[in-house]
Amino acid sequence: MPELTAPAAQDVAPATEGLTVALLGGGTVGSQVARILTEDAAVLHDRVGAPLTLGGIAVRTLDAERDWQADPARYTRDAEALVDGADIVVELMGGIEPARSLILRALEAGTAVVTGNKALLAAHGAELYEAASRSGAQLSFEASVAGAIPILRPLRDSLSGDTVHRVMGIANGTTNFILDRMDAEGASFEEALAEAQRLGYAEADPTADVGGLDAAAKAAILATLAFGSAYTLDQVSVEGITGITAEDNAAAADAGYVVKLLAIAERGTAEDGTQGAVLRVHPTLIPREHPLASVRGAFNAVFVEAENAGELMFYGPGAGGAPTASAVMGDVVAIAQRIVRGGPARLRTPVAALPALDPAEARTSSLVVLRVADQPGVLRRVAAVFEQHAVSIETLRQVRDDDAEIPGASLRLITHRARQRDLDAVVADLTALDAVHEVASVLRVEGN
Ligand SMILES: NC(=O)C1=CN([C@@H]2O[C@H](COP(=O)(O)OP(=O)(O)OC[C@H]3O[C@@H](n4cnc5c(N)ncnc54)[C@H](O)[C@@H]3O)[C@@H](O)[C@H]2O)C=CC1
Ligand SMILES: N[C@@H](CC=O)C(=O)O
Ligand code: NA
Repeated sequence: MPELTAPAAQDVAPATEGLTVALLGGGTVGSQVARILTEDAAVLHDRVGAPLTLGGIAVRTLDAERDWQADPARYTRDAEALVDGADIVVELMGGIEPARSLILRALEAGTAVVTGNKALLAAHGAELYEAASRSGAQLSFEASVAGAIPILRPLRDSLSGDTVHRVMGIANGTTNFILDRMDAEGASFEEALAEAQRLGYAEADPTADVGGLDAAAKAAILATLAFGSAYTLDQVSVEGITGITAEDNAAAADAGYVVKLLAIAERGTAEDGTQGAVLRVHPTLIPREHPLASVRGAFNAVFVEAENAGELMFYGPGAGGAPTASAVMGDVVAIAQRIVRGGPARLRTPVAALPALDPAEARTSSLVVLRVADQPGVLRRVAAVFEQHAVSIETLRQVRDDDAEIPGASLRLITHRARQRDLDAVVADLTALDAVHEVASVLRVEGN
């Protein structure tokens, strides 16, 4: 198992000292990391136990337009100087060089590194893990697989007492977005790809996405965490989505399937009995009712099958600036806590105490079933009660109740989100109405 987070006693600094974060790359993800470091500085300070200072942002073009603009003085083209002055290096440049040399420079100096660079990890992971292990520096890369979804840390930590047999999922947001747009809206491949690029999902060179190489790099990283060897991109069989036509989608739909690009890493046995890992990425037909079929847009989902845990599913935004920055910042905070406190903070101290509110303040939508007299004016009186308490009705259905003891009708109302306290008042007033025989049920609705 590669040493992904080496305990580093020599890293323990006095809790009062600040930590300098060097950001290599200020593009889609980097600009969101800079934003979080700046806007959430107080919260981060509290969680880490020391301030995190943005030492600078290494970029290719100093005056490029960005999703979030830091203080112009923070931008530099001298990435090496930034690395040398940092406590934590966050690499979000992408590509192999100079990212590889800069990360090695940091690790060899004992400086912790966070990266989202799956292409680099799948090509040179072993070299980076060894460098980290030699110096005792920490190397974390949750953002490199499935964007915001915590998947690497669960594989490494939560499942470390189990045996993982298979990891399978949708691990590339761009291709899922394209396939979804083609399937659901009849968009052309080119239109859908252009939109994915505009939304910040695609790689700088999107052929890595559509050709399956990005998902393949993720399959190699997932396998590394699941099975404990440093797998590489060239060990993954890869087929992308460029060959998928509108006709393929139509044929799949006709047979009750959707087309998804899956990344699969599983234990296998070769013909000669050798035990190993089989890694593959290819377009796959999934039955429409399968949970993976409902993963839409740039969302990702990863299934993990483990000996004792059984089947687990991890789901969430797989690409995009802010979601990916969330995963980066999770790694930064974990590393910073380890440097400052020698381990994770025991209790995440809230910055401002957040009191527990009366549950009657909850805002939910509800299904209310009323048994009412079937006579003129009942609907108006019922609606007036909802209006009086500012609870708005989303849908209303009336059903005849011919078989009931007291003949009448059932009203089934679904409300928009409203405060529980107001809904309780509605129910109390409805119960008191002559025309209402009974409030038969009140059920909360979520997820609509
Ligand atoms: N965009 C996304 O949704 C996700 C991206 N990632 C990974 O995060 C990394 C960054 O991705 P994005 O922010 O989308 O890329 P991007 O292309 O938007 O930004 C790259 C940044 O790095 C800088 N840069 C590139 N080469 C440089 C060099 N030689 N010297 C100085 N600066 C240089 C650029 O000026 C730019 O600021 C990549 O490794 C990518 O695979 C990971 C998960 C999701
Ligand atoms: N280009 C990638 C970005 C996240 O890893 C994707 O589309 O999934
Ligand atoms: Na992730």
